[in-house]
Amino acid sequence: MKRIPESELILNEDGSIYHLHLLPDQIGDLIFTVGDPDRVSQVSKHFDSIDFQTSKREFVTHTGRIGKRTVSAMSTGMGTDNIEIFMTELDALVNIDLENRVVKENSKKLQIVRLGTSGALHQDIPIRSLLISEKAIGLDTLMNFYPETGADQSLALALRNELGLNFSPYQAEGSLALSAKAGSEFLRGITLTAPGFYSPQGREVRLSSRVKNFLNKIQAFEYGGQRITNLEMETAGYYALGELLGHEVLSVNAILANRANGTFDSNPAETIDRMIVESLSIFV
Ligand SMILES: O=P(O)(O)O[C@H]1O[C@H](CO)[C@@H](O)[C@H]1O
Ligand SMILES: O=c1cc[nH]c(=O)[nH]1
Repeated sequence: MKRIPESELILNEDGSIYHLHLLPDQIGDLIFTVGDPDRVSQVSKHFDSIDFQTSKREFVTHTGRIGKRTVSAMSTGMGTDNIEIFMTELDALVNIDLENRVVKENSKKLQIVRLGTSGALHQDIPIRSLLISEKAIGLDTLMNFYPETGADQSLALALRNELGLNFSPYQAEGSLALSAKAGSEFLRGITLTAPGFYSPQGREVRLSSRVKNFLNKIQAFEYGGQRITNLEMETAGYYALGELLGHEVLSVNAILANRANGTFDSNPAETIDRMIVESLSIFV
């Protein structure tokens, strides 16, 4: 077994993993993730008990119980660069023998459900709706550094051609097993994961977009009867790394913005809370 050196997998003095600041027995095998550290307590307030809490940087963890199940609520901050750290360290907690610094023989599968916010691209996806990402396309370059996944890339390739991009977006899929648990209270869609909130999502505040008519183009994009439904900043990274590491991942989006009619939810806290309550009842 190859020993992973101290410089490659970093542990803190107390043996916890570097950024997440966690030991293996401090997480459940069902993890609800949020971008905003303040949203962790909005999830964990619904637990029957909170038995452990820690935080480091933007990574806040609350672990407790709902019925007999040990569950965690964790924040990741924004963007797929954070998701790379989060997924790698979370996976190391269950699949690496941290004492001996070797990969364990039998790998463990985690269930990870993102409870995030998002903007819809079309008029028929109203603000305050809840949307499950069946697939995601990443506009970031993260997955150029990892092995290829097995996911079909035809949609990502068609989008690259449509936008005239000089880099390759990547396509990845959510967990069918988790998705099958949810009913018609959730819309389903294809999510575009952007490496930013403003220009990479077609917003022009003071600077204009290098890709002419970017927003119009992604709204009009269609391939094989499929369209992009919504924009956010993490899902494609979660799905691609989830597949490579062998975890089940699903991204649930509270639609706060509607880019087709220029509206934003006047009560985002209520929409986010409804997403949390519905998701806990379905996935636990
Ligand atoms: O609300 P969260 O979960 O952070 O998700 C969305 O909101 C952030 C941008 O405001 C990005 O992280 C995006 O993915
Ligand atoms: O439009 C939006 C709303 C929330 N989060 C995003 O990334 N985009």
